Amino acid sequence: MINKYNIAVLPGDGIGPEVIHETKKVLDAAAQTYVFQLQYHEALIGAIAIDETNDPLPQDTLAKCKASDAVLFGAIGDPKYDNDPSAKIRPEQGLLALRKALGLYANVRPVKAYQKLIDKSPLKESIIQGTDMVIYRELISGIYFGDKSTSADGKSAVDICSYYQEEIECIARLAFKAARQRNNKVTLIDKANVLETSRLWRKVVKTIAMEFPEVELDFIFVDNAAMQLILNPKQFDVILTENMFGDIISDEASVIGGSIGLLPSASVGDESALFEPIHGSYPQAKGLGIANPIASILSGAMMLEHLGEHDAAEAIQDAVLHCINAGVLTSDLDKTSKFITSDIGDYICNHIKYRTGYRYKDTIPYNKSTII
Ligand SMILES: NC(=O)C1=CN([C@@H]2O[C@H](COP(=O)(O)OP(=O)(O)OC[C@H]3O[C@@H](n4cnc5c(N)ncnc54)[C@H](O)[C@@H]3O)[C@@H](O)[C@H]2O)C=CC1
Ligand SMILES: CC(C)CC(=O)C(=O)O
Ligand SMILES: [Mg+2]
Repeated sequence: MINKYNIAVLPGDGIGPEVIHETKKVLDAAAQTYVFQLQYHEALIGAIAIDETNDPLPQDTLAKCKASDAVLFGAIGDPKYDNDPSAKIRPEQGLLALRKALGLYANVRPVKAYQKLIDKSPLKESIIQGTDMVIYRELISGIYFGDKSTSADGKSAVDICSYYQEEIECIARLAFKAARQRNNKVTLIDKANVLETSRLWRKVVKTIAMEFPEVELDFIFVDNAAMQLILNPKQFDVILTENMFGDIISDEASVIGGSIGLLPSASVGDESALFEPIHGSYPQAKGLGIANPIASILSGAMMLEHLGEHDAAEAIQDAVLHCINAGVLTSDLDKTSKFITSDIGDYICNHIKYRTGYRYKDTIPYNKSTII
């Protein structure tokens, strides 16, 4: 019997639809080749949802996500909101509300340096070579979700950061389990010299660590961590951190790989999972064909891993590696590149099919010269 999966697809704003288009192409190539079915259910989120429904997370979207086996998410955000601090309804609220509603408490962000791209990073080869870490970022609590307000005279504003023990325990266990499959090291990034919430994180994480005696636990303040990430990224294996610190340090960590357009993520909860590139809607690039779709495509591979389609997930990762090694790159990684967003998707699709001998009728033109 053929496995069938219902996938809610939320392209969103800016480059979201473009990178999702390439990701669906690649997922379809993987599904054809490895013989399973993906049924897509598209829905609105973000600025486009506000335009059409006045709601950044319409009920229909949430219902489709809840009814799906997994959610594929592009990006949200639009300059008309970024440039208007007084807007009460904002695209980002859609993504935050969706993460909360689906209980996606852990955002898993793998970071590595590709050998072929070593010279694309502004960091020295000796510093980044061999970097391989994964960031476990708490995703549905902390300052992004605390009470917020602005005073009547508009001269002061408040954002509350709060954490409950249980929220820390859930993600800490996932991080320690991941470390056991990797190099047995968890680093908690916090600001425990200043923040009460960070002191709670330290206390709770130390307790959870006792369940994993084989895993080494160390602590680092976030300001020092920001420096260590680019001074000596190889020291990190699994990074565990709260919501806002994780958001910030993962964009910083993307410099190691050469572009934020390479970094995928999985946002997981006990009942649902959503797969999203770590980048935003990059509105300046919308429609220009310069967006790197690899972060989204690798998020698609993480989705297949989650669904249990391990061979297909591995085939996508392998095809991405070949694409990078062949120098088929968007302009974020090669200023002289003539390749556009869809060339990357085509190359990866072709590689998936070529490597397994085209057992199925091609839907994408096959150009052998692009295959190595
Ligand atoms: N998960 C999401 O949907 C997120 C949404 N946002 C929203 O996105 C909008 C733009 O935010 P920014 O701070 O400019 O962040 P951004 O991640 O959209 O772009 C920052 C820079 O990263 C590079 N970049 C991002 N994605 C790329 C890709 N696929 N290929 C090549 N280069 C890429 C570009 O140089 C770009 O100028 C805002 O409205 C923001 O709120 C920001 C972060 C996450
Ligand atoms: C709500 C988003 C804009 C937060 C973000 O930047 C992210 O999740 O990476
Ligand atoms: Mg971010």
